[in-house]
Amino acid sequence: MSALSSAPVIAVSSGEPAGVGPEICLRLADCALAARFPARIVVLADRSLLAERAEALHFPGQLRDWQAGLPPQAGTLEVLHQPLAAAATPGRLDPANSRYVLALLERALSGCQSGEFAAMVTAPVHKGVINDAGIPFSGHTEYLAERTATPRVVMMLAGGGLRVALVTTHLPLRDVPAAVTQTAVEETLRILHREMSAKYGIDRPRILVAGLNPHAGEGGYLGHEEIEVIAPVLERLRAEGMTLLGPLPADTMFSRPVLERGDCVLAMYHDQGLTALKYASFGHGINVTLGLPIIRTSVDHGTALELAGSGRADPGSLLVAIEQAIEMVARAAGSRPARA
Ligand SMILES: NC(=O)C1=CN([C@@H]2O[C@H](COP(=O)(O)OP(=O)(O)OC[C@H]3O[C@@H](n4cnc5c(N)ncnc54)[C@H](O)[C@@H]3O)[C@@H](O)[C@H]2O)C=CC1
Ligand SMILES: NCC(=O)COP(=O)(O)O
Repeated sequence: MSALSSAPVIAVSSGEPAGVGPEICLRLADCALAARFPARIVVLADRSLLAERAEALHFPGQLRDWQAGLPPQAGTLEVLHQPLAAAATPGRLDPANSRYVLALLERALSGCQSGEFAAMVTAPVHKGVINDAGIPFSGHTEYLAERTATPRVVMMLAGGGLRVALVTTHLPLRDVPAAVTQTAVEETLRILHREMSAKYGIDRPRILVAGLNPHAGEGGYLGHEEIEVIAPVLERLRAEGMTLLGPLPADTMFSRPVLERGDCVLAMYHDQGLTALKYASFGHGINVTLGLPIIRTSVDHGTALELAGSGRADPGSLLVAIEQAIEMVARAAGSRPARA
């Protein structure tokens, strides 16, 4: 019996069916890639969608319906079938399939909650088309927080030697200042501090905290959030023993000499942090949701509709997201992942 039969099971949701998600998932059937994982991988998708895309792109692997009891087979992708609502065309979004996209997440989540899966890894979804279907949706991060009744979670992207967490996530820019409250900054820092230890084994993380305004407010001449909101929280948490640098000017924070002083960065909003992160690591970075009761990692890229169906989408970020989920599972279980 293969050592993989008893390995943790990682559920991979294949995401938006018109995007690159299904075809990067198909790449997981490749023996050489699969050998990287000391885990069993099950892809959640419509099996006909995967079969059609595999045939069109001449992918060599086999597909098989997922059965936990069956030993894994080289070159075979295990698929947990969820039916599409409408036929999917690469590059062409259809709101009719938005419920399908959410059903993939629901199945992965319920499997993680029941212990069937050790972690979930998500391929990209298209936020806009889910809203077009009349379902308010701003991202996996917010969706999983709500579905697990977790009052606050933290989005963090990691790659290229950087880890960048965010106080606010998918908000219009005009709503950001009001959302950067003392409570938001403090709760985010507490989760980040705890999870750097739990997920990365860094017990006393040094956290670089950005200001909100240019030059971190320039002493109050370019904004007051640093003085009134961020600095008081940092003082309180430093008194508890946390190592926090800031509030730092966000532009120079992403320079080598400053980054060397920290283990991770806390940015105040999405593009403040993720622009630098994606410049450093796009295609092999990952996204992780900190503070959830389950382990969830994700690719660092979106649906790339213009590439869908071309076979040119790079599966690199998905592979790293799976590897890191496996490492987090092992760390949570108190062991290092063993190579199968
Ligand atoms: N984890 C998720 O579910 C994410 C979803 N999105 C969603 O994706 C949609 C499109 O977002 P965009 O900002 O256009 O970002 P995008 O990541 O889809 O595309 C940005 C650029 O990167 C390229 N690209 C993306 N993935 C690639 C891959 N695997 N291999 C090679 N090239 C790749 C695209 O062709 C494009 O030029 C939006 O609805 C957005 O919300 C965006 C980021 C993450
Ligand atoms: N920029 C990250 C992103 O859009 C993915 O967010 P989420 O779907 O993981 O919440």
